[in-house]
Amino acid sequence: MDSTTIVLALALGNLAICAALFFFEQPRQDGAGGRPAALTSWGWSRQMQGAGWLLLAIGGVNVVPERLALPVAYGLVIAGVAWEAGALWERAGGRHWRRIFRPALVLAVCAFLLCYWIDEIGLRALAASLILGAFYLSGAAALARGWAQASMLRRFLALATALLALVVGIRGALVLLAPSGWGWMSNELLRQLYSSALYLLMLLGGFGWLLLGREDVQDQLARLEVVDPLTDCANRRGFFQMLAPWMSLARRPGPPTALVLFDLDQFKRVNDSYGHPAGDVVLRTLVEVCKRQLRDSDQLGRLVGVEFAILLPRTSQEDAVMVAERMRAAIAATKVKTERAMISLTASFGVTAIRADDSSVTLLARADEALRSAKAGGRDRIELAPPAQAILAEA
Ligand SMILES: Nc1nc2c(ncn2[C@@H]2O[C@H](COP(=O)(O)OP(=O)(O)OP(=O)(O)O)[C@@H](O)[C@H]2O)c(=O)[nH]1
Repeated sequence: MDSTTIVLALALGNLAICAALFFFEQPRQDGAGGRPAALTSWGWSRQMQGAGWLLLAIGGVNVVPERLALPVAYGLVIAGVAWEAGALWERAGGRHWRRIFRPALVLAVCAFLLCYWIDEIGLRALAASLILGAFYLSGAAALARGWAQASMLRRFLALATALLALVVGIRGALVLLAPSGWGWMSNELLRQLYSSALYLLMLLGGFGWLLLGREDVQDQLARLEVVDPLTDCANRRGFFQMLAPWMSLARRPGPPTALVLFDLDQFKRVNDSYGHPAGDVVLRTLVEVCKRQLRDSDQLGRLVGVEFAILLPRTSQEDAVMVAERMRAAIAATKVKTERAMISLTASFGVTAIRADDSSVTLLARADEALRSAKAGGRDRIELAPPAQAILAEA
């Protein structure tokens, strides 16, 4: 492929991605969905690159005077690549990327124009390659952020982008250091490598972004299977998953594991008096209060409605009562500020320890029975499940 064809392919490729992006994640007519900010920045970056490459291609076939087309086109391509790297940082959680990328972009475009003005061939090529290479490398660094937890896809994209960015950057240095080539590495081969690297970066960036988006959605769905979105603690399924190994461990000799069930008292009144959104605020706040009373090893889960369970590893029933008392007092002392009122609530607790012959059904039933008797006994209190001997005696 000659250079005009590659530049045209870069222009059309970027513009095709822009066209697809125009419809991608647009809010639907029913108002559902919404376009993430990073995607909007990324869309802009692709439009700038598409326009830049198109201008270069047109300049190359003498439609627009080359002296005008070239600096403007390179300026657009540099801005587009910088914005693409910024969008990757935004996606990686760097919310203040504009503060760094805006001045860096202005500096880069000025440096390029200065080099172009001094030397239209050598220095211009050096500046363009180094600047583009540096911005692509920055994008690779954004992809590599949180490497240890990153998926294989993100690691691959980070490495491939970094490698191609180096090819782009090195080309500029070699053009200046060895203008007539370097051994078998002729100038023409180097230029082909440079153009191919830019072409691959366009494809990798486009497909990579879309695949990463898909990966994010899959992660969110997997998380929603086990986490309650309102309170950010385990949901019923998540809690039972955490409980399973402790049930097996209870069949072996060793320290006991306790289970505390608690239910907020008269919560219906909060919803009825102040509305469901206020109820949600109260619920979220009280869960935060409870979390603060627990150790890192304790596990909190929302079983249903306003009923929660806490798994306390290596804790006896008596110690679990102390934890429950701490939480009861903390909940009762909390006043939650909502739009219409300060709301305070209480909670009732049922406490038990996992027994060797327990199944999750018998365990939960016993704790639930204790919780019901706390409710029946006047609420805002803790009840202990009867010991195993008492149950046998009753039978
Ligand atoms: N705001 C809000 N309310 C919820 C949520 N989940 C359940 N509820 C409400 O919580 C209330 C729970 O009511 P119950 O547990 O039956 O009874 P209660 O009013 O708490 O009274 P007692 O449990 O007998 O003390 C119901 O009105 C549910 O609609 C939620 O996610 N947000």
